[in-house]
Amino acid sequence: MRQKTNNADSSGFLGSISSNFLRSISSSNRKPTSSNPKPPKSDTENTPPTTHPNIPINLHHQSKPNDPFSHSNSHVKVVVRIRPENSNGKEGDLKIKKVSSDALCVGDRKFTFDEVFDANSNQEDVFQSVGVPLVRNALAGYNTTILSYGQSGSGKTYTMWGPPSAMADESSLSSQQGIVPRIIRMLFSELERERLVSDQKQFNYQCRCSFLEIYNEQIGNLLNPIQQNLEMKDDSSNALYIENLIEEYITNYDDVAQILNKGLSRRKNEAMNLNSNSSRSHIIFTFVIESLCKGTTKGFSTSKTSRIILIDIAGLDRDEVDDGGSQCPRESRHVDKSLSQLKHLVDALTNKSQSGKKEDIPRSDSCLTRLLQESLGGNGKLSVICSISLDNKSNDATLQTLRFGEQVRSIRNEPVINVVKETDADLSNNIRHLKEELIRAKDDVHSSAGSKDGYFQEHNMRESLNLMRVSLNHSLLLSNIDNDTDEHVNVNEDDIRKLRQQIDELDNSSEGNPKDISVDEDCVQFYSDEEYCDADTNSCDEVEKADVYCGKTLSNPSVATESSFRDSISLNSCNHSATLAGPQLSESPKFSKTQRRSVAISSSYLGSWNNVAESSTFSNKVLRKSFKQGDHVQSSLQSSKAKSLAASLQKGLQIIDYHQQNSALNKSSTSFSFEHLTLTPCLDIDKDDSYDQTIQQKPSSDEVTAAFLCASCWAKISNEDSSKAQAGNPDGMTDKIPKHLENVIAKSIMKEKELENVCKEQAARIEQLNQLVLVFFPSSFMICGSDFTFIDCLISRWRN
Ligand SMILES: Nc1ncnc2c1ncn2[C@@H]1O[C@H](COP(=O)(O)OP(=O)(O)OP(=O)(O)O)[C@@H](O)[C@H]1O
Repeated sequence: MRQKTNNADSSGFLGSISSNFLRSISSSNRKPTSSNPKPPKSDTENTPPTTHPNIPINLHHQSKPNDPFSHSNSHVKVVVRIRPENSNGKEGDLKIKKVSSDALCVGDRKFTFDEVFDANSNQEDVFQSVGVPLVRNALAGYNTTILSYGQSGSGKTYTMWGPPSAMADESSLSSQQGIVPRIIRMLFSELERERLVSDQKQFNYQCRCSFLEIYNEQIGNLLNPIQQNLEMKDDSSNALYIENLIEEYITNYDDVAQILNKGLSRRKNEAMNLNSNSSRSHIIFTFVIESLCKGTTKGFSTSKTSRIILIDIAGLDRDEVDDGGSQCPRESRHVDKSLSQLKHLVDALTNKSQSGKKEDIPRSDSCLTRLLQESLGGNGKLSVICSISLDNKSNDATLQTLRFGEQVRSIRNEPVINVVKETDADLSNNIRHLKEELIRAKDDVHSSAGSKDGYFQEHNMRESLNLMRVSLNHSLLLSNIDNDTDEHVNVNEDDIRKLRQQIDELDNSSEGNPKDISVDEDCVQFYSDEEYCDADTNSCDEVEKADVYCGKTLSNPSVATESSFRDSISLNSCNHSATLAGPQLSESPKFSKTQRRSVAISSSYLGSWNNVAESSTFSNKVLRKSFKQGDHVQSSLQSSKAKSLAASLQKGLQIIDYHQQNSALNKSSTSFSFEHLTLTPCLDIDKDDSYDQTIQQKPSSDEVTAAFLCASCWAKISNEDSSKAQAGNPDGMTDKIPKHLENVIAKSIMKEKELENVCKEQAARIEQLNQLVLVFFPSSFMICGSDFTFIDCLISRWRN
């Protein structure tokens, strides 16, 4: 889930933040609030932790060997906690018995989970089982979620937060304290430890949180009561966000304890049959950690972001809902509805899991379900704590809770939604290649801006972009060839969209301020030098940075206002050294609508690749843009080297496109064929028999004849024609032949002229580019030798 807002925050943050990505970075200990204008378009989260968490976890926190989360492909963990008996001592009819560490029996029926906590268990036990792996996964870059599920009065709230008095107990860990405060404590302690060990200049982090309530399907901010009826929306890439939700920056456990207390005290509670203080709303506490890691290359830093989502659902007395009729409170019906939809979601996911098919996930209008579907994404880890009570009245509810838990657990090893759809191998490879090239190119742009080795990097960048473009065009051609049949190539819509977006962004960067360029897997962002110099001239050099963000774009200029923190995180290019390793590129489970839309978009993208004319649409677009940008080139002469470089690059790409387009045309028409230039196999028209033969064959097409004639031949033929015509011709063809040839040759000459014009244009463009290259990178020519220019290199590469 993401949050976004359209309001700029008045606290000095020029931009705001999304819940996924920190857009303002500050060295101050406490930032009151911030809101976020727009979430990143992509719903892609961190890339997967492939080896180990970047932040080592204390040994005593290591997970148990049988912990499902220790298997990288396991996304779901389900534990059950049995609440101690009520003070009235009444037991339910059903005999519930824990039979092993991970199983319990209800009557004859055995339920197996990842762990079962009986009535003697304490808060620390649950924390060790659920909380510690969550912290580990969060620090490893996963988005983690805990869902506290169960009947009213079963102990959900107790397990999650503990009694308010325990929360306020800041001095030490109260035995009653719930798992949320324990998690927060551990998180801060691990982050702090890492920061101290690794030196503040190498690593820093920032945390923020939000606390919202869903009551009667309406979302309110528990930390700011003014914020009611917030809207949960899908952005253009179907990522969920809460519009206008304000987040709080936190730096230590005490901050969070205060926030939790404030939020919990505002939660809607009411006395119900099963619980004298029953929660009437779902509450969701979201904790976002962002780590920043200094790398080795000046100008770069990396950042990884993880979200921890802690959900405590509202109390529901199922008997009340079933029997209550008009007496049933409105909120109970809402709660029932949202839980039913949640169950449907799990049903659908379970069916998919069992059948192996990609079943459409039912569309839900329940906030809770929509939120959870995000948490079930491929880079998410979900823990469900099922609370059951031995209370007399809740036997059915107990069974229902256990069945739910079991069902959720059955999808534990399945990627919830197959993220990458079937992809044409070549196309997919090319796209991957393009991404790599794009990232490399952007890295090079950045490095070249302030590096003495700019010359090599510029060259690399040009090469990368060239390769990228060639590769893209190759993909287009491939798709074209493959689509001779009506077969649809299934590609990952996101890949294509992002790729195009990134190339567009790159294009844009040549026109102006080259910031906010995002790259899918390791997103590079460019800040203008001026931006940082304005804020702090002393550290300008150091903070002339490109933050490498995983999958998202930072865009808050307020970063520049906090120099000390900036110093600590600046200038690093450490694609692979993020503090929070990234989980896999993934997508949260999408509803059927999304799936359908995804197919539609795929086909629409590919549809445009189905013939040569359309396949060049993209190239044309870029070309047009390139020309447009070319107009800016003169005016950008005074601009930064990076800008000039980008403009120059565009020109190079433009030439390549131009060649490629001509090449495509060659295949279908002789009009603009370069082969004309090399066509010299004139017929031996000195010989009469050849001439006769030509006449006798009566070529049906002017073009055929014209194709074998050059201007000098035509002169000869003309002379002979005229002499033959004067001598008379017995077979009556005398008049016809010269006329025929005249037409053909006239056409041929026209074509030659057209061709000449094309060549001139091309020569002019090549010249233009060479001049540009000379202006910007005089040393570049050294690469190819004095007679072999950069564009020659590009063209020869393309031809090869
Ligand atoms: N494991 C436990 N040990 C001791 N007391 C518990 C335990 N679990 C729950 N309780 C007590 O049981 C009562 C109900 O618990 P709690 O409010 O957490 O239930 P709930 O599932 O959140 O209910 P609702 O959904 O109606 O809000 C509380 O007084 C709580 O302190």
